[in-house]
Amino acid sequence: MTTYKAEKIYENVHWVGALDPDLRVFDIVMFTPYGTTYNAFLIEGKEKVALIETVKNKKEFYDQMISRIDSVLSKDKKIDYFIHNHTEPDHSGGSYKLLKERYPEAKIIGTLPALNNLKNIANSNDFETIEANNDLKIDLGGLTLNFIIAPFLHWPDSMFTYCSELKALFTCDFFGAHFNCPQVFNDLINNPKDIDNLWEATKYYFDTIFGPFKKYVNQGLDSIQNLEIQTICCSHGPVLRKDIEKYKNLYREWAKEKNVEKKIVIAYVSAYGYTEEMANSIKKGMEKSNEIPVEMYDLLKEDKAKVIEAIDTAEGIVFGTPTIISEALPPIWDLALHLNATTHSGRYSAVFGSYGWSGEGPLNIDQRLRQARLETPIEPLRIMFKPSEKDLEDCENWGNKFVRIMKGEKFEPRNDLNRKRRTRSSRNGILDNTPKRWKCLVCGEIVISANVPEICPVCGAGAEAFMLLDDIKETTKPEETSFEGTIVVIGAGGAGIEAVKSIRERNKKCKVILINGEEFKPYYRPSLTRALADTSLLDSEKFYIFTDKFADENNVQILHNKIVIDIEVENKNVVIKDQKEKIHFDKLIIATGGNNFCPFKQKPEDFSNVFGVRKLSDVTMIKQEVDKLKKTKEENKKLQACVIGGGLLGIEAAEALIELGLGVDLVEVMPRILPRQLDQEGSLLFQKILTEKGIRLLLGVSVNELIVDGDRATGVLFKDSKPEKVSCDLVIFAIGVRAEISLGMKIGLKTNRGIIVDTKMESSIKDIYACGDCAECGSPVIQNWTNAIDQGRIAGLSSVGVTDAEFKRVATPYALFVFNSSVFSVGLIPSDNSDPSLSILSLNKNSSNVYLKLFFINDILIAGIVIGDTALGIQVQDAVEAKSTYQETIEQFF
Ligand SMILES: Cc1cc2nc3c(=O)[nH]c(=O)nc-3n(C[C@H](O)[C@H](O)[C@H](O)COP(=O)(O)O)c2cc1C
Repeated sequence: MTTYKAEKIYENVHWVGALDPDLRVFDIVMFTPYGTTYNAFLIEGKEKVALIETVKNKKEFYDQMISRIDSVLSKDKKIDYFIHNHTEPDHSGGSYKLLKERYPEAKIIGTLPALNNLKNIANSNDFETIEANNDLKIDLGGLTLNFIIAPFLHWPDSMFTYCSELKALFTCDFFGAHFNCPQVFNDLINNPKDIDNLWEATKYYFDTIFGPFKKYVNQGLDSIQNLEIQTICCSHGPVLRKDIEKYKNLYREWAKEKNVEKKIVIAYVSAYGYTEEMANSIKKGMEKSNEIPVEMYDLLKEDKAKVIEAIDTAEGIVFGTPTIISEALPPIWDLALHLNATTHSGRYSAVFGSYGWSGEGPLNIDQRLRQARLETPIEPLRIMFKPSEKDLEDCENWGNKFVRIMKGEKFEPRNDLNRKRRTRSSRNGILDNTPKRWKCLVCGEIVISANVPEICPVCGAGAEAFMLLDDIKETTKPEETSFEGTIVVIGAGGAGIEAVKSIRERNKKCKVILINGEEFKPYYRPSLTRALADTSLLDSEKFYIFTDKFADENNVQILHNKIVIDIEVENKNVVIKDQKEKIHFDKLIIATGGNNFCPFKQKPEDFSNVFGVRKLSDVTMIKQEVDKLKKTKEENKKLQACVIGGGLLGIEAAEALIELGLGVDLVEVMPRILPRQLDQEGSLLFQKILTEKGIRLLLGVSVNELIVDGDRATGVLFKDSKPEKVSCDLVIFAIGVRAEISLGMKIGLKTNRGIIVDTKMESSIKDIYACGDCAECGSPVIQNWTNAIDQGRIAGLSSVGVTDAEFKRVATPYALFVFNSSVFSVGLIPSDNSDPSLSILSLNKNSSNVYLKLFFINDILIAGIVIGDTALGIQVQDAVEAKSTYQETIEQFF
């Protein structure tokens, strides 16, 4: 057998990988004209030995690795740890064989997903594992290994390993390249052509491997920015001993997200010119109103890279393909496969093409567009052979419709998309075309459509997040009510806006005045934390819930940035700050919402870096503060935020801050996160997910006061000095909402924790209604977006004289999607198991990463938790509402 030699990187670190100079295609999709390497690294401490990565499980590479290990590791020594920064089989394929054949006692270190992957790659779990996290340290004797969780670089399982004594960073795919390099080190590549080729291979590798994960690339770069790095040991291509800053800068440059523009890109192919004729007419139709620019590309003439670049920045993407042998053509498939949910979801798309007899091409591409979570608002347009004059007119209309949809005009949903999904109204499997109201459990948006919406127009959640509310009977279009007076609505949040909408549903005659206390157009409050991470959302029409157009068309007067300071009950007037004229009302709806409860002795407004997350102004101020901090921070210092509140809002805020590149300490007064939504076990499971993302959890502690320096908070002190303090650059508090009831109290409305209302949302004074976070309709007070929408609707209907509208409490579901994980919880989760009538059913599907727990009191299902599968959550919601028995539930779920 040929023998191979290990290459020394440091006295005690050797490259023991394999060369694969002849590889020409990698992972099926990558071309590798320069071959590749599979890099593995042997680290010998005074006491322990670690191997970082192995090689592809092919005899020639495995033998190279063994031979190189044997050339350096003395016979009496064994490998104690196998470290896997990422488990794609080109790095881990040889691990199990090596472990079993030579080092059966070695422990495998990796992230939790990495360890799960390894079990499925080895088809065995008979090895010991250590789960890596950001706090884990492995001491090899004189050499310490630290771990940095770096998800999606390149798979969800990825991490980096850092040896501080050697200043060596082991990154697996990050900074790698498919480039065969017998010299092992990049500073030993001297031939200018080879140097050029290596840069080309590095860029290609970046585009192919990390192109879809740019957000994570930036996070990865942030996570290593404070490290002193002398050597980067990546797992393909040379070990990097020079140009390290250049690599980091290039990665930063390449990972810049491109701005999406309001434009349409049409890309097509056409054999006989028929699809091309369609394309020309579609373009003409799109350009009719001259509002959205259109770029058109014939893929046989244009450079593919140029078209991809255009597509990546376009809000509208339209493909044209003929059908050849029952399929769309490969250049169109190429582009369709380039689209992915991470980058392109929510963009508008459509497909057209000429065909001969079966026409599957456009239909197949249409399906692909939905797989990649793009919007496909109009049916594919297919024309048999050569388009006639009439057909070309249809093409123009089709193009024009697409533009109008992009501009926000509402059209009937596509009726060719009858998805077979079990819902309460179609349990027997029969689908009907009755319009229905669907509620998105993530943001509360109500969408009207015959079938389950594909994607939430507000928050982007998929079909699985929708719950069926009820059918709308078209035949019973409700009558207009006779009320003709003036209705004033105070507050333009979810409840206020829904009240206005429902007023206009039943009454077109009365005068409606909406008073908005904020300077911004009414917006979706649940999307605030998303807007913090991605401020481009603020430019999107989808973020705003009440357009000027709707106001004009429905004759609603909106007053922005006006604060109501008093209500004259006798005269029925509303008094506005700094405004002489009072506003008269006949009916008044108070929808003033709530404020974040502030847990500190000091007032947050006295400090420039302490914020709640309640209003859009909070988000813009937080973002400005973060930008300012980033500009002024010392080099190599990571900014740190302290988020108070381990509930839904706090966790979402923490995710947004992590995305902005900050470190986060998350403080929760209860001993576990999401205490209202999860049980002990569920909390532990989710806590693990958060800590893996680098969030430090401080549980069971309560904050006391801010540590201050002038007008800035520099940290937080805790009650009983447990812990003593946390230092930070930014403080966010998100620990619950206090109903804004000051106006109600001032005018003598009955109040408790909110303004007390009956099931018609009427307060203790006739003609004054309250709804949403400021209202209390039975106990306990419910304060969330979906409830605000429900109550706003009832308040609006009641105010115009609808008598049969009544608020009904439902087991409010909570859904949270953060860090690619979902949590769903419905009903009142018992805080402990002491109730003798309580029984619990649980299922922890390790294989599918689903955690399901169901709680029964006296044999009736009252609450449930699902982590990892929201679709299952909706079934749980159904079963709770149906008051399923223990036996019925077992039959349904197990
Ligand atoms: C080799 C070949 C295979 C074809 N296979 C199909 C097919 O399976 N189904 C179909 O509907 N049309 C099929 N067609 C017809 C084309 O889709 C049709 O001619 C179409 O008008 C071409 O549009 P174009 O001029 O834009 O390329 C086929 C045509 C060719 C040349």
